[in-house]
Amino acid sequence: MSKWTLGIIGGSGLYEIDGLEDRREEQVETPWGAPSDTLVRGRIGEVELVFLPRHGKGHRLTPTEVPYRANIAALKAAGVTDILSISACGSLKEEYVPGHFVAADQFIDRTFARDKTFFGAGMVAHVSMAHPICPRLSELAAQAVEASGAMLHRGGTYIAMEGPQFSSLAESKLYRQWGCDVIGMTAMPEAKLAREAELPYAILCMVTDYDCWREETEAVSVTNVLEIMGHNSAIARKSVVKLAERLSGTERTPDPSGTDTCLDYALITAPDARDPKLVEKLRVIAGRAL
Ligand SMILES: CSC[C@H]1O[C@H](OP(=O)(O)O)[C@H](O)[C@@H]1O
Ligand SMILES: Nc1ncnc2[nH]cnc12
Repeated sequence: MSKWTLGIIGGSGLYEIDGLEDRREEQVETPWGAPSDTLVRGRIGEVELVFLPRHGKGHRLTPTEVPYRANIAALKAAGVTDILSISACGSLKEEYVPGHFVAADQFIDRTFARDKTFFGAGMVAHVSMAHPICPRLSELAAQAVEASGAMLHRGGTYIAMEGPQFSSLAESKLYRQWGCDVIGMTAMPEAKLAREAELPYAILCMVTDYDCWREETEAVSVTNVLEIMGHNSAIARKSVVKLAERLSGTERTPDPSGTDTCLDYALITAPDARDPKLVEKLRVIAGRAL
């Protein structure tokens, strides 16, 4: 029977998870360097969990400095089958109130100072990002949040900005005109790299503020983000436990949207034009398809 191994990437305010049996820490290294921190592993029922705080313990790394490739490669090497990201986000919509959760299903990537692919010269891949979120995992996560007592919105577009500064008023208004729903600094290139590593990815956005577009509200600051996060992170931790309990004892069938095997349609470099060194490096994340 195929088991679930959930990778949980915790964002701002979420530096640990609850309820782990057989808890252990693993310091790992990948061909793309060290991940943000040691991996924390354990079990809830029959589900294995691997937790990684995105900014490191104590929130040491800026959104630009997060080693996204090492993080995804470390989770893949740890045997993770699916990744749930939990992120603090600003709201770009009146009805997405601070304290609510959004299971976003689309992204606009406005980041520009990050390594966005595992591939490169000597092994080129083009994965589809038309549907960046795994509907199965997203729905399971959404139900877990609802069961934890929080308001959850299904679907929404997350715009990823470079940061670390928050947006200007003109930018915030522009993103609203573009139809974006929430704003954050980290889901890209994380979701792209998860796709390249054939890992189904879903995100729970914890709405912490109204960014700066809403005249009635004070513009976002770390102080108001952390204030809301105090409450939200308890809900997020409860949701992870509920998700794992729900999956425990169930078989993990292949991801219905095909992410488990997406590299079958993505590798373009002819076998005799491949760089053997890069191919070797890629084994960790793409070994199945190489
Ligand atoms: C502390 S506010 C800005 C910070 O919070 C979000 O982090 P994460 O996505 O890791 O939860 C946002 O993306 C920024 O990095
Ligand atoms: N308003 C905002 N902009 C970008 N990232 C955020 N994370 C939390 N709130 C945010």
